[in-house]
Order: sequence, then structure tokens, then C-alpha cells
Amino acid sequence: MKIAIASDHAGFNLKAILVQTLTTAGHEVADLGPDNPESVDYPDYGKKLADHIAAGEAEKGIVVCGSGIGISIAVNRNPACRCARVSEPLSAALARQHNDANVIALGERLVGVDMAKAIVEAFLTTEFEGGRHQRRVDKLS
Ligand SMILES: O=C(CO)[C@H](O)[C@H](O)[C@H](O)COP(=O)(O)O
Repeated sequence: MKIAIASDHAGFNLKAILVQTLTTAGHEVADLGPDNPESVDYPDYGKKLADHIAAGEAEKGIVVCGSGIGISIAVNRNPACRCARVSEPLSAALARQHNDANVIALGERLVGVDMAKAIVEAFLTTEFEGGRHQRRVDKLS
């Protein structure tokens, strides 16, 4: 699967770990930065990832900041994106099943590495259920 990933400085370390995990698992990963842990602003990288998704260059996206909050707000300003900030796998699965989320946001300062990997696995392997949920997702746009 084509997956885009981006972070701010506070999500840089978790981003690097997830890039390696996803690449090893055979995914085509576009790392949209940053490429070093110097302080940056999450709206810039949230927008960069959202633009990438909107252009159809990746099917799914993952963003990471300190809490996951700021960067999720930034991504959701693009109508092509439905970004869910999640901190455990059940929410990630529900975000797919009910909301057809195409991006998840993680907080490196709040979620451990093993939990983050489990969240990403749930996000990538759970299908949208459609049906009544499609009507509701359609109303979002
Ligand atoms: O946007 C955030 C909070 O909603 C992110 O957690 C940022 O990563 C955080 O605000 C960065 O804080 P810092 O003190 O500049 O490292």
C-alpha cells in the first residue's frame, strides 16, 4: 500500500520507527518530513501530508506530533482528509469501519512504540463498512 507519513519535531522519533516498520512490511512509504528533529510547526507538515493525500499520491496517511492533536486539526482542514486522532487500536479500527478515516494522528509523547505499531496495524487492515456509514461520511463533505 502507498502510505504517506509526516510529523513535527515532537513526533520525529516515532515517525522514524514507523517508516522502518512499514517499509520492512512491504509498504511503499513516502516520508514527507521533517528529516531532522529540529523544532518545526505542525501545521506545515499536516498540510503537506493532506495535500499529498488530496493529490491521490497515497491511499493512507499517518501523522505524528507530541499529542496528535495539533497535526490532526491541520490535516482535517483539507476536505479530502478524514483524520482520526487515536491512542489505541479499537479507535483506529472504528475510525476505518465507521468513518472511513484515511489518516490517523498519533501523539509520540502519549503513546508507546508497541501501542503505536498496534494502532497502525489496525488502521491499515480494517475495512470501511459502508452502508449507513457511507451516508454519514458523505454528509461530511
Ligand atoms: O500540536 C501539538 C499539541 O496539540 C503537538 O503536540 C506539538 O508537537 C507540540 O505543541 C510541540 O510542543 P513543543 O513544546 O514546541 O515541543
